[in-house]
Amino acid sequence: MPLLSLRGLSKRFGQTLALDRLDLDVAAGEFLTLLGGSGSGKSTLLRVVAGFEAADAGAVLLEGRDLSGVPPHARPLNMMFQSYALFPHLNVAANIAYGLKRDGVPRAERAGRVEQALAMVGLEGFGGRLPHRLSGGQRQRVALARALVKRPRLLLLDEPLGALDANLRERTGFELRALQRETGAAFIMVTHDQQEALALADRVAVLEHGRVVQLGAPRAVYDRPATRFVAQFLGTANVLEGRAAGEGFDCPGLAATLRPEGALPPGTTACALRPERIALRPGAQGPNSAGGVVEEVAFRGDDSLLLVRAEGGALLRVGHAEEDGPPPPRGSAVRLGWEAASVVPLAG
Ligand SMILES: Nc1ncnc2c1ncn2[C@@H]1O[C@H](COP(=O)(O)OP(=O)(O)OP(=O)(O)O)[C@@H](O)[C@H]1O
Repeated sequence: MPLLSLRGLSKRFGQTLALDRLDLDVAAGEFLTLLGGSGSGKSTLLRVVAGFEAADAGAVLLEGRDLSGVPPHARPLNMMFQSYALFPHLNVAANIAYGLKRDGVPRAERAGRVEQALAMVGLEGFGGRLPHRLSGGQRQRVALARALVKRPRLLLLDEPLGALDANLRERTGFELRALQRETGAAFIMVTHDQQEALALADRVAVLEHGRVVQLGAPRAVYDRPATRFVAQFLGTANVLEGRAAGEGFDCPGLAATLRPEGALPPGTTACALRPERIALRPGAQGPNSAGGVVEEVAFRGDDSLLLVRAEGGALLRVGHAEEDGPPPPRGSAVRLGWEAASVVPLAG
């Protein structure tokens, strides 16, 4: 049985349908990231699971038990907010102990668990500090300790790394992952950062208009996006419009034929092709090759992004790795090629 099952969840705010008959299962001990554009329903999903919002329809089941009517503090889960929401007048230890105290955990046990939680997030000795005397990263850890001290089976994290700078963000992300493994709790984390979503998760759920449009292991979702939206949202793939023709896919914008590895689903109207899967191949002919002119070259550190105007008029993003030598200059005519396995038919 999954730890958490969401069944047909709907939530409306006036004219806005924030969740639209959403289904999702989360396994015990799993790290799931929720990714989606602004307003796709990510925060609402967490708030409904935590009990801060009631769904209009559908069910939230934790180990098969329906949580409707169970108040937030009585749910065996915890939520960590982006703002951290530490009590400014309470020191770190008191902030962490707050929930335990409310639950009637005896003082002596509280102290031990607070120490343990502080050690877990690497803040031994910080119990007596007030929140305003901590750095942003330290405050973030206190919030995490406070969320973990009740040993929830499920932790909901809404943009927990949002306030950190890039370096600290990466390090804290890895620490979060390690903590999740250590505690064995399932984590559901909302993030705007697609790299972070891919890097940390066992599975990624992509939300669009209040529904899960794709769910899977990070590599699977990245390599085989199901829809136009997922293809462009995760890693900005080229989405090529056209139509199925025999074994191939005619793409007027490229003036070329794409040929995927397997059979092309009938009625396919678009295929995705990742920039880093397209290579300069002088002399390439036939299906899975195209010609064009380089319009822009943008250096990105570990590679360059080329914008190539294909013969059919489409603008193609092409990744050019540093180890392949200097990129062709603006204005050069190029031939491009790619493997059949890199052509991904899209369902919508
Ligand atoms: N309390 C509310 N009252 C009215 N509308 C709301 C409320 N909460 C959310 N919404 C609307 O519901 C939709 C989903 O909001 P939600 O906050 O879940 O999206 P999100 O994916 O978390 O977005 P973001 O990434 O911008 O935080 C949005 O259109 C939002 O404006």
